[in-house]
Amino acid sequence: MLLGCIGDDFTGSSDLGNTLVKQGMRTVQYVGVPKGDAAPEVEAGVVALKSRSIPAAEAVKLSLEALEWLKAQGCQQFLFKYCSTFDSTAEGNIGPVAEALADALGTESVIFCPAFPATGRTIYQGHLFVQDHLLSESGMENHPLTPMKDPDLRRVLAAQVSRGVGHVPASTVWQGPDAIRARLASEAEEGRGFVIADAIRDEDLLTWGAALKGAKLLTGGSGIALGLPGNFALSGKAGAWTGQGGQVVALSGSCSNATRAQVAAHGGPKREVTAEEALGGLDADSLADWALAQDGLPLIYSSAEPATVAATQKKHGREKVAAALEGLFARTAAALASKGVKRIISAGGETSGAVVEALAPEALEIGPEIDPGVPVMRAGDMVLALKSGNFGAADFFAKAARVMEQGA
Ligand SMILES: Nc1ncnc2c1ncn2[C@@H]1O[C@H](COP(=O)(O)OP(=O)(O)OP(=O)(O)O)[C@@H](O)[C@H]1O
Ligand SMILES: O=C(O)[C@@H](O)C(=O)CO
Repeated sequence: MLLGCIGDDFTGSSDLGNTLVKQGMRTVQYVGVPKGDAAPEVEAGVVALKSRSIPAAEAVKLSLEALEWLKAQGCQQFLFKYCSTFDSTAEGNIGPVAEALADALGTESVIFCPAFPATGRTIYQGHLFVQDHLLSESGMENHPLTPMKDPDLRRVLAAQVSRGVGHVPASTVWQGPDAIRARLASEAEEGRGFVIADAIRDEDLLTWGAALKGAKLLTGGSGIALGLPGNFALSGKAGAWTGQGGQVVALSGSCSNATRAQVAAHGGPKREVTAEEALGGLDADSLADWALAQDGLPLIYSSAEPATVAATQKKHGREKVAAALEGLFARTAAALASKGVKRIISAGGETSGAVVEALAPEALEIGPEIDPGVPVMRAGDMVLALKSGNFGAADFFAKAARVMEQGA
């Protein structure tokens, strides 16, 4: 294994796997830290954790375990993948995990680059934009678990780490890899080894990739992986992919803007579950039976408007609501699998994490792309599509079902 990646959620890890596969790297996504060794042909391993919204100390512990496993597989470079909207709080977990990884690898200089231009995430003058909005005006300020109210990533990161935070501006990136390396060195000398990396276009990410050849540790969204495979001698052999037919069901616990538009646009049968129903112990088995009795592509969703989410969290507590909903989606996925469903679409990072943990595959093969950042994946005869909250076009659910069966 050449490139070792640690993803802080399952959908985000599949987003990264998608980029690496498209850039010609044989990539496998592991669900948690594997017990045994990776197959010898794997060139990039993505250890997917569910560590984005857990206490920072636990996230650090899990990430260090993942690092140890990846080191044992012979990796030369390590990438910590988090969300392209830098989802975190003042407590972490991006900063504390990155500091722990940097300490373990003995490196001072680490870049932070969540840019993903294909989905409108760009970084300019240290500020993160989502399309033409600052992060803090993009809808992410209302995120149920990690509300992002400050678009200046230098400030956001500085609140999470004990080291100085520096910056490599776009004007330096446009001068090429040597200029980037010189700036990284001078930032580290000044005690600002953790740097926010400007990147506006895919070309910028390719320049970053060239500049980072040989760097021990880097962190960011899937975009930063665009330029990494080119630094390694690859086998050039792609894995074969076969589609999967049969009953398909979509589950959505995501309240992001894009998901809510997809839920609204979905033409197939829909069943809403409220947080109250989930807290009241709604039976997952009967939800699965409802789905199996439908024609077409049934969708079970809790996706709700920000005002509804805020009111529910205020009444019952954020963690209690999240645990109840994620538990319900997890049990529903397990019930669907036990009743013979072979294709499950899941929307939302936390939701998908719960769904995948319930299905408990060890490793996921990365297949064709549905929409930017969302691949189809296979574990045995179960095919999954895990959609990050804000990814995908309005027809995502129908398109996912089609690509799962027929390929891209
Ligand atoms: N009806 C609801 N009422 C209150 N909270 C809800 C409701 N539905 C979902 N939630 C909360 O929203 C969270 C959604 O998180 P999830 O990570 O699954 O989606 P997302 O944030 O859109 O995706 P991503 O993390 O990929 O951006 C759930 O964990 C749950 O706590
Ligand atoms: O980077 C992204 O936006 C996604 O891969 C993700 O992690 C969203 O949860």
